[in-house]
Amino acid sequence: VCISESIPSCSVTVIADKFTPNTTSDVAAGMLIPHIFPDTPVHQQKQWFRETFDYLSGICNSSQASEAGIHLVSGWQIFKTIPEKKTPFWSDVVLGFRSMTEKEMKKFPQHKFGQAFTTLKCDCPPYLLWLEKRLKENGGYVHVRKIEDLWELHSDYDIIVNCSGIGSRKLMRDREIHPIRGQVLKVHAPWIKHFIRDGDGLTYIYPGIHDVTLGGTRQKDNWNLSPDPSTSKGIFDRCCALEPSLHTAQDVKARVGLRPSRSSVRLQKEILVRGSEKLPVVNNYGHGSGGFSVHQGTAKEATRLIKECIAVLEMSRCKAKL
Ligand SMILES: Cc1cc2nc3c(=O)[nH]c(=O)nc-3n(C[C@H](O)[C@H](O)[C@H](O)COP(=O)(O)OP(=O)(O)OC[C@H]3O[C@@H](n4cnc5c(N)ncnc54)[C@H](O)[C@@H]3O)c2cc1C
Ligand SMILES: O=C([O-])CC(=O)C(=O)O
Repeated sequence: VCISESIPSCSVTVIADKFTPNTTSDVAAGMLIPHIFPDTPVHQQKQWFRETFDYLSGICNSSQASEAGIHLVSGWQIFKTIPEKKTPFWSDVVLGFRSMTEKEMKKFPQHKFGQAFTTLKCDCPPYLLWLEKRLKENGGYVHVRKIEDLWELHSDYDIIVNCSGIGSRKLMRDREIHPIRGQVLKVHAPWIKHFIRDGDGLTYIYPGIHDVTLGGTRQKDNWNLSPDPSTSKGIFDRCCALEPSLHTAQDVKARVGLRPSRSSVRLQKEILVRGSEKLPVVNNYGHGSGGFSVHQGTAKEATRLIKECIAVLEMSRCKAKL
């Protein structure tokens, strides 16, 4: 969508073997709370987060908010031990960041410290469906197809943008990207209006427009996409310990997603070469636990790289004509 809006002369086709509701993004809660990419400078991560937050705030403040599945949500991140840094790098991007008061902490007797803030949440499938609609309105196309080798696309497209997430392990033979398995429960509990996240990242309660996401797990190098019933029980019990009213939640569904994890998002150009032929590729994958939190920032950077590829293509076509 970002490419089709920034470079209207570009014809954009999205090709994937799975679309909503069957992607990793559909499993996620879609909360805008950044996760650290250890090998990406913090100022870069902050810029991606700020761009994403500002972009989604604009949608949230428009009449499109409900269809796009974007909403504000306030709540608490709580810690059993006081974190080294009480104020994270993103504290001035979210709204109203502050330490929790003693009165607020009384709800969580096992925890010693907490942060209160308001952030945004993107609900999927609505957000993905809305993006797809916008792409089509901009003249874009959508095809269901599995790609075994990017070179398959060589004769039909000038530039490939690789956003294949965990699929890049096979497609790009990238040994650095690995799954961090996440199991969550989606439950009906419409009285839950505030989010609660344990700072250890293993227990969270995220209310969305239609359901509440309860998490979670972080299992490195585990490719199993089937929900495990004992893990579901553990998640439910941990969430009920933080928010006992969840005991009466209904319609509990377990889902699993594989976070496409790397030490940094791979956001760079690459030229594939076969004989005298070249195929420019812009990679934009490896968003790990934080794809929603930085997606617009990384999309803008990918779009800038595509503009560079277009400039090179135009120059070589000019030269060929001379
Ligand atoms: C349990 C859980 C909770 C999460 N919660 C949050 C959260 O609250 N906030 C947040 O910011 N992030 C969260 N995340 C992380 C977020 O979900 C990911 O960072 C994000 O979904 C990655 O998006 P993606 O588009 O790169 O990958 P995907 O959503 O996996 O999309 C990749 C696409 O590429 C296609 N594809 C791959 N290989 C091929 C191929 N060979 N041929 C054709 N198509 C291919 C797939 O079919 C798919 O359509 C969570 C993740 C999990 C698992
Ligand atoms: O950790 C969280 O708060 C939610 C999330 O991003 C994940 O499970 O990957």
